[in-house]
Amino acid sequence: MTLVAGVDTSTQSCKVLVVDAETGRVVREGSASHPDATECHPDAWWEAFTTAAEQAGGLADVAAVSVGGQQHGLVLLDADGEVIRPAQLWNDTKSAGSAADLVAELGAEAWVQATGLVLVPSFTVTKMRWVADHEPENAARIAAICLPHDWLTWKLLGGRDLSTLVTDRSDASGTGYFDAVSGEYRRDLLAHALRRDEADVADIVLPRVLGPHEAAGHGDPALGLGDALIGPGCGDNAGAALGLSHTPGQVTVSIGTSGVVCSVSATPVRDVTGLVAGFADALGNYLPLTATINGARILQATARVLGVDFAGLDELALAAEPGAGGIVFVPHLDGERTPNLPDASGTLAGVTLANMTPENVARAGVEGLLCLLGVGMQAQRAQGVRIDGVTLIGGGAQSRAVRELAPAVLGVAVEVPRPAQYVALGAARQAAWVASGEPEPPVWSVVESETFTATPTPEIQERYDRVAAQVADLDAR
Ligand SMILES: Nc1ncnc2c1ncn2[C@@H]1O[C@H](COP(=O)(O)OP(=O)(O)O)[C@@H](O)[C@H]1O
Ligand SMILES: O=C(CO)[C@@H](O)[C@H](O)COP(=O)(O)O
Repeated sequence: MTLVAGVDTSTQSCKVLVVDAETGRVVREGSASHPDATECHPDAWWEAFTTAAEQAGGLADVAAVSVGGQQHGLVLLDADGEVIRPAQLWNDTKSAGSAADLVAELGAEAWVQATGLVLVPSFTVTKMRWVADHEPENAARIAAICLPHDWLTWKLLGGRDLSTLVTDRSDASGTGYFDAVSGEYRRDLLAHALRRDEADVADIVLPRVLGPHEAAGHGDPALGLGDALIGPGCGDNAGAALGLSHTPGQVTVSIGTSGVVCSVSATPVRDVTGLVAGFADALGNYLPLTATINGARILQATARVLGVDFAGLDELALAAEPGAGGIVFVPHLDGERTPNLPDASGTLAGVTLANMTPENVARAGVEGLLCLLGVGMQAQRAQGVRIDGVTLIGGGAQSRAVRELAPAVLGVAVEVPRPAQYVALGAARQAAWVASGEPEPPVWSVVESETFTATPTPEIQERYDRVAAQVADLDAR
């Protein structure tokens, strides 16, 4: 049996799967936590990876390894390959002003035509501008710029020579200085963000963009990787689509740290409203994507305030009537990205003496999360994406209340595959492809799933949209 490994270096943790390359069956696995912060030194990702790999029985016997990871985080390296400052993650909103400046300087239309993105603070290029403006001494030391999955891949390759940095088209498409349609970096935009001339950024190393199953080289033998090939890796959402074997037309909803609605598409999406980001997938297609900063932590926070665990939250939420007795929770707890309100906070509206019960508050938490995702569904539909059903994954999909209420609130059938680490599985599928040398990725058996249906309750989304619009007005002031 040929074994391969898939890694998901995500926001909250690192997951490692060792998988049978032929069938996709998970043979061993491990995971370890990341620090809970919006800035993180990459060394913490390495530490979590080594712990998770050890828990998974080590990687000495795998033929290939690929890394999927949280998108957009800015990793800056100096000429010696040292990390210059902690990485600013996708959910770090301190570059909100830089994002607004960059959009004002070139215009939303220019950004979307060049990169498929209208800039929000999540995207890497806005963090570059922030460093240029706030930490000029760090900006002056930049020799290479990469993303979380690129950095971990580079470490697997030995992490010495900057010229061995690699990435893939899916993750590059979330930087704001890459055009997924031409497959080329836009160094002019990078130079603009750094307030430099293009010639002045010519020497900055950007990771080589590998093809979907192109090997980056062999793993560093000193790391106990045997003779494993290292794959190009991918952004986490592209990794999940690969793990689910999704093809154009299929839509994923992921509830991890972020809330994501994305669809595999054969054609690019250019949304000048910025609600849908025109990312690429890991196979050569596109991955129009809407992401929120707030995801499963909405459930965590609601459970905490009610003094219950996740099972208790589910029980309370399912004991309440649809509409939570009139309570609407707009869960912009950590600022928000879709809609673009980086300084927003959450709002619990419509609360009365009569309706403020633990059951209704729990229900409002679950409905609020689902309605926030519903905003992403509306945005996708506005771009012509047809959504008849969605596949629900991520840690939040383990919530019984989410699974049961999602079809009513989202108004579509919700397929929940058996719980698994789909990003890491997608990375493993890529690794199996790299190891096989075949022109097509391996076909792995269809994932077992359960489909949830319910009578749609559009009035819940409509009420949420009305309250959220009022709150957005307040937050924008
Ligand atoms: N039963 C559950 N109900 C609700 N949320 C859950 C449950 N189990 C895990 N979670 C949440 O899922 C999140 C982790 O999901 P994951 O997809 O691994 O996130 P990420 O990829 O962003 O690290 C955590 O916020 C965790 O609290
Ligand atoms: O910013 C995005 C996508 O644009 C997020 O999806 C991150 O990629 C983090 O994902 P999770 O850790 O929540 O899975």
